[in-house]
Amino acid sequence: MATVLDSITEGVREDLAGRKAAVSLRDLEEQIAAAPPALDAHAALAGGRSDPAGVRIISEVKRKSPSKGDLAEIPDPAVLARAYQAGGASVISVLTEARRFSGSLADLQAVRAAVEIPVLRKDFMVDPYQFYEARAYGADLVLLIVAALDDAQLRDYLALTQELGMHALVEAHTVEEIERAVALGAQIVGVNVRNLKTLEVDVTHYAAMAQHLPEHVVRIAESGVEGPETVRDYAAQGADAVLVGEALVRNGEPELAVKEFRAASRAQTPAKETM
Ligand SMILES: O=C(O)c1ccccc1NCC(=O)[C@H](O)[C@H](O)COP(=O)(O)O
Repeated sequence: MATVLDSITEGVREDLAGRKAAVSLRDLEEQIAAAPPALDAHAALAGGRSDPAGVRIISEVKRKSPSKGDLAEIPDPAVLARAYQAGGASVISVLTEARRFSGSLADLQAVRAAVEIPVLRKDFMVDPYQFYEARAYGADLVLLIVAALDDAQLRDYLALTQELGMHALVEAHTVEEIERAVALGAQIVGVNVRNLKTLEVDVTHYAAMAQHLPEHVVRIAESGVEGPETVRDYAAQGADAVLVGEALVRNGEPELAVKEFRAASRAQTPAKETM
């Protein structure tokens, strides 16, 4: 039976066909050649687990989602991104998928122009063309979802990401997916506590998976944050960074919310020193 993830990626492929017909790969390559180089997202995220200032926050621009429907209007993603940056976010995540999340490459471009920190293109990457798009529209980091890719694709897409000067956040949900990601050389590994096949969210899942993340990878806890306590709990389990969507876009004071999330994780510093 087709999963939610299968149906999302099917829509992504259909939409991609239209964009490929409208803009050639050569045009994207020209845009990339004229663009400033990507920022170092790995450096922005690494070391969060032992930083006395707290874990790194990846703050997301997310209008709607398959699990929750409409979340926030976000008429100008640049305004939201600037608030996130002012609050101390380390990376801005921009959902660019249109059908289920109401995102776009225009959102990515607007956010890139508005902030000085790295920007993640958060989408369902299933075709090399999307990597060129990501860089052409200003992404420094792209998402690779292990559950949506076979090993050959993961290997090729990791190489292409690097070739284009970007980093990859490689997202896993199970032990087997973590092992595949690490074996293929992922440097930044996210554990999404949302199962993208069923949409079930279980914040305790991060703790269960964290022990399978090797020391050398940058560890990201993704999804399910309801407030500072969740960030504190992820930090206590050794996350370098926490990716937050809904709790930030629904918060009327996103700058303050990012500050509070970081502050909450600082309470975990003594616990982390023993890890
Ligand atoms: O958010 C969803 O419902 C969703 C459904 C299917 C695939 C992906 C989905 N979300 C992408 C994400 O992983 C989240 O936007 C991100 O981790 C932030 O999650 P949250 O803080 O829970 O909004």
